[in-house]
Amino acid sequence: MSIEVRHIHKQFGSFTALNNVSLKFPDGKLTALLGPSGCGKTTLLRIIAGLEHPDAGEILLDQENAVARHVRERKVGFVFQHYALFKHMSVFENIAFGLRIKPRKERPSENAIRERVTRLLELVQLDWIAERKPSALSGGQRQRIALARALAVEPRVLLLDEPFGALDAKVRKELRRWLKRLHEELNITSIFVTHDQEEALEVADEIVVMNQGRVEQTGAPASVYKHPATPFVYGFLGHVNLFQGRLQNGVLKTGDVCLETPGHHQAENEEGTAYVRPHDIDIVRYTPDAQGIVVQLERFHAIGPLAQLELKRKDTDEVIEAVISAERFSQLQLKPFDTLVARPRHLHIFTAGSVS
Ligand SMILES: Nc1ncnc2c1ncn2[C@@H]1O[C@H](COP(=O)(O)OP(=O)(O)OP(=O)(O)O)[C@@H](O)[C@H]1O
Repeated sequence: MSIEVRHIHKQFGSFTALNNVSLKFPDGKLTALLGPSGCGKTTLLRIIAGLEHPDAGEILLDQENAVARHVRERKVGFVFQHYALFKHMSVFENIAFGLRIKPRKERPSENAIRERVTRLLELVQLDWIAERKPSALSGGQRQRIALARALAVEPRVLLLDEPFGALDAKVRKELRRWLKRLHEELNITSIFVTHDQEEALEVADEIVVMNQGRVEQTGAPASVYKHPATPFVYGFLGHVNLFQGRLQNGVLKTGDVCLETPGHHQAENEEGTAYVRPHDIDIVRYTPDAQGIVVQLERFHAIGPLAQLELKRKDTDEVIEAVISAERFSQLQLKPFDTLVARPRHLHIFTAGSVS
């Protein structure tokens, strides 16, 4: 089912939680709503589910206005961060619950219920714990059961609100891969709320980046990561170094250094900031004629395939973070307080007057 929201506005007292939000969620895709805490992700999800009413705007489910439709009629499956499983029921009965409470006319037969629950338990790869109580499950297993329970009633849409937020990092990683595979198998239109950019980039087909009740950018993960439309998106999607200065004739003058800024030749003595990811900074040993930013190596962390370097600019005292390969790190034979030269590649410039 396709989902579209148009001009959604939601106010809590004087606080604007959603400000004119318009979005299309493609049919059969997994879309991540990504943004910092309090940006309105959950409120938007609850409005789509029908658990919350917008002050203004439309929700279209398969092009049909759903604002007046009750939660039950919207056929939405919901999975929350805190597994809301019934403690006194077995795993099997938890999954069967939504089917058993259907009105008699719509309720499947006992055999059909058994069959469907068994199939869902296989789907979430937990058929061997059907008779356990939720208290005897790990957090990750509980979330998989919560998902099976949401799927039992054959929803047209699946909404997941930070489903792995309460789990430890390792289980989180396993479960997001599992969710991606499961989604590829089911192809049910799904919206997934997270504040974890890595999670969104890895799992989603589409990303919606939100900030302060507004949509900052939408697109495929790779394209949003590669071409952030605003400084906020750039900063939110990973570590970033900022080089502030003045732009003129294709060059950004920052501190004592001039950095080439291809694509900004028209800029006429304008304030600008270059955004550069840590892995887009080359490091060379200092020589008096070396081009680049002269820095001092303050600290490093070199375990595994990458080495993280904390560098202090000699001209402005600002700190730069660089990430280089372990191979390059050992080639350079770095020691604390070495003087080096940092060379940013792939500068992304934002000026006060432009956001790209
Ligand atoms: N029922 C409510 N009454 C008053 N304020 C609310 C209510 N629900 C949400 N808010 C406020 O609206 C803002 C958006 O909340 P929302 O839960 O949508 O954010 P979020 O992006 O999902 O954040 P998080 O990642 O922390 O869950 C927050 O500042 C929150 O305090």
